[in-house]
Parts: sequence; C-alpha cells; structure tokens
Amino acid sequence: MAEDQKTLREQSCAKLHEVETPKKWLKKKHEQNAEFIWKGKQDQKNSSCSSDVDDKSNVWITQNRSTGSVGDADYISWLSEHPSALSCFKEIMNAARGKSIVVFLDYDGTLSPIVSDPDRAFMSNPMRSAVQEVSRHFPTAIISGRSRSKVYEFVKLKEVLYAGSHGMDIMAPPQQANSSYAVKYQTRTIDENDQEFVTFQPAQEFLPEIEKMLKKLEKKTCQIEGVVIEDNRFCISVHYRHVKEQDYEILEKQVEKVLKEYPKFHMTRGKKVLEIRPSIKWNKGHALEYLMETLGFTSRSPKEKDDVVPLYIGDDKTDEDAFKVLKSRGAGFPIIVTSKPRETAASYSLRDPTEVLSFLIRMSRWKSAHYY
Ligand SMILES: O=P(O)(O)OC[C@H]1O[C@H](O[C@H]2O[C@H](CO)[C@@H](O)[C@H](O)[C@H]2O)[C@H](O)[C@@H](O)[C@@H]1O
Repeated sequence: MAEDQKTLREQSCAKLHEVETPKKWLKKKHEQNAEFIWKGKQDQKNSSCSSDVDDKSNVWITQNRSTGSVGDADYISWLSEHPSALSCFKEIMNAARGKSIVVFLDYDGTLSPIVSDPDRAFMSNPMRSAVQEVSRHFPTAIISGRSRSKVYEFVKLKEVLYAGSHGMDIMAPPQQANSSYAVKYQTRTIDENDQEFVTFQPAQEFLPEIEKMLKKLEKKTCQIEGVVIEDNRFCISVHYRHVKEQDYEILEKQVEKVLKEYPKFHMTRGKKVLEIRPSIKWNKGHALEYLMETLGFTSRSPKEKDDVVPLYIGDDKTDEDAFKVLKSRGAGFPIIVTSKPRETAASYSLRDPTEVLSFLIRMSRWKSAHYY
C-alpha cells in the first residue's frame, strides 16, 4: 500500500512502528486536499499495529479537507500518544495471551451513546450481545456513575457484575475481600434466583443526607428551565444539557449553595452534568481493585500480578481514576473513548461506542480462535 493511502488508524500507531509522524502525514494530506475513505479490511502489509476489522460496524470515514476536517491535526497528533485499541488489537491481545483478562466497562458514552435524555440512554441489542459474549469468555464488570439498579435496567445481563454510584455500590460474588475497609461495608445478600452475593456500599451512612439534599436541590433549581436531577443512590447528578447557557452560572451557584450545607459532599463535573457525591476515598479505581480482589485476582506476588490483564474502557473524567490504577499496576490496558484529544491517563483509545462494539466483538472472536 502506498504510504499516502494508509489509514489514520495505521498512522495512530506510527510511534510504535516508526513510520511517518501524524503531523507530517497530515501536512502532506493537506497539500493534496485529499479525501480518504477507510472501510473495514485494509492491507496490513506495512504495519502489524493495524486494523483487520471485518465487521461492518467499524466503518470510519475521515475527510481531510482544508475546511472542517473530521480528523483534525490535534486529534491525529494525540492519537500517536493514545493509539487506537482497534489498530493495536493484535498487540494488546498478544500481550494478554496465556493470561487472565478481566474486562471493566463504563456505561454512558461507552456502551451507549451520549443522548439528550439520561433516561433514554439505551444500549443497542448488538452491544448487549457483544457484552454478553465477552462475559462468557472473561470476567466482566460494568462500573458506572448511575445507580446500580438503573445500569442493570439498561444492560439486563445476569452474567455481568455491576458497580453503581461511581463504584460506591458493588454487587459481587461472595468471596471475601481481605482489606478491613472492604469487610466493614460488605453485606451478604441472596438475589431473586437464590444466588448469594456480597454488596459493598462504603457510603451507606450518607443515605439520609443524600435524600435531604435531593429534595433541596430540586427546590432550589426548579425555577431554572431544563435542569434534570438524577438520583444515583449514593450520588446525585444535576444535568444541565437542556439549560440555557445564560443560566449555567445561576445553576452552579444554587448547587454550590446547597453543597455548603452539606460539607461532607463535593461536586465534580462530567458531560453537561454536575455530580455530587460523598467525600470518601472511594472511586472507580478503588472499585476496580475491589472487584479484582473479590474475583480472586489479588496479586500476592509480582508474577501473579503479571498473569492478570485488566482492561478498562471508559469515556468520562471519573474513569480516569480507574485508568490511573491500571497505570500504577503497570499491567493492563486503559482505553479511553473519545473522538477529541483529551488529557488522560489511558494508553489507548476508541472513538465512540461503535468502536467499543467492534473491539468487544473482536475480543470474543480472538478468545474463541485461540482457546477452543
Ligand atoms: O459513569 P457513567 O456510566 O459514564 O455515568 C456518568 C453519567 O452518565 C449519565 O449522564 C451522561 O449521559 C447521559 C445519557 O447519554 C447524558 O444525557 C448526560 O448529559 C451525560 O452526562 C448519567 O445520566 C449520569 O447520572 C452519570 O453520572
């Protein structure tokens, strides 16, 4: 394949294979004012870190026009630092071969696209099947900012473990986690199918205050058109996607006023959402570690650590805590879902939930091809 016909994805792994740098490449493309259409299977002769995707869902069209380019220079340059997990699929899986892969997934923006109504962030059937298939091959958990029951309502898969409220509400198998912190907040429960589970809820004591705060927030913001307040059980989301821009500041002031009355809570920001949660030392990263432990993947030695490969896919700021945990473990694959350059601790990237779907499908296929 001629150099100038290479796909952006191949270019994203340029660093790994010391081919042309994305910036130089982009410049060349600008000069040619070319239009590239990348579809599925491509010639992989020149790069082992390239995509051999063969499902139709993975169609990426990049227009490189001088006006309004989809794959802009910043993004392409960013891709060289955070290559596409699809392009680098073989490398990722080769590194994981013979090891135990554990899959962690965020929900909104990862398994379902970001939509304007939080109650309608449904998961597509192909995505559900892909997650189900992945969970048949690898232990799989979904860690979301939503309440655990809400995520389950969307996903509806019994095979998967769920952590809601940014990891502050986990339902896991009955193996005991060893740390005293974990034991303190664990409760054994039996689900509707008579299966035993352990719920871990480190923010239990905050529930009465959260209830009061919800009411107060509703009262204080009901005058602002477009505000949606979502009860995520151990945390609260104040959505402003439908609020007029001139009202953003007023809304934030109201939220801050309420927060002042509740000093044990703090606010973080997500995608057009203000998230309020108890100020405890527990986040999605801790949830990942807790789940690894309860799943029996606690590393007692460096060798054991090397034998487990956690993979985390997420799109939001709160997922960064999990990426950092993987980074500090020095093992595993943190993958960010974004189509824009972002400051992140993730090593790899996927553009959107469609690419997440392709990645998950390929994981299952890879496992079937290599282990059966
Ligand atoms: O950890 P996550 O599963 O990614 O949850 C984070 C927040 O996601 C949801 O809000 C976001 O998605 C909505 C639906 O697409 C969108 O309307 C909203 O603007 C986004 O911020 C969820 O509603 C929040 O409660 C979660 O905290």
